Amino acid sequence: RRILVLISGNGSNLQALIDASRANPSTLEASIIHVISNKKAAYGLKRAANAGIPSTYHNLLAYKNKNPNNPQEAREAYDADLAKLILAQTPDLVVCAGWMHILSPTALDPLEEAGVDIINLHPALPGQFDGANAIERAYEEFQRGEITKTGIMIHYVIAAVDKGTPIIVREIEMIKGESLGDLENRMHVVEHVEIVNGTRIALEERERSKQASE
Ligand SMILES: N[C@@H]1O[C@H](COP(=O)(O)O)[C@@H](O)[C@H]1O
Repeated sequence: RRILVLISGNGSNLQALIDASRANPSTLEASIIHVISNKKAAYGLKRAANAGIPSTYHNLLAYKNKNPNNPQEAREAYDADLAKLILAQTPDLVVCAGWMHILSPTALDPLEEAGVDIINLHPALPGQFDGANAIERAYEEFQRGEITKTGIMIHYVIAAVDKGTPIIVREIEMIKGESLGDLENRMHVVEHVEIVNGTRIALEERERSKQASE
């Protein structure tokens, strides 16, 4: 079972996957074969190096600089090459763990054609706070008394941002007087558990559907 992880930042969820796959007994029977980051300074790249996992920094700016008059075309070329980078590693599953770049059909279609599933971790409940800064937005709505809970989800990735079929949904009650930082830390603890469970379930679902189609 070969997993490729996409990251953009600290990489604490990547670390949870690495630790689970190397625990004895392992709680994730798979190996992280490669890490791709769209941010050069992502600490997650250091985590990959510390774990002896090869990684790639895939830089969007280089594409934009090559084609300054057409950013959309530059992004398409970036996504097309991202799909090639991923497929060159022949993963069974791609996991977006704090990956902050919207994947267009140009990136997703080749993966689907190759039968490679892709899942994402999002720090909100389905349909609640799609897109960026979901934790902050939930926190602000709680302060205004508009919501009482938020959550996290692991879902399959489709072109519509954070709209793919959920694999795991965990609700998190919000606490009066709690700081944003404390809420984030509470949510990260849940994320680190569920990113492993969601990855395992996606691998099992993939194997079941493969067996069913044979
Ligand atoms: N999309 C969000 O970005 C954060 C990434 O954290 P890390 O895995 O880089 O520590 C996580 O909270 C994830 O839900």
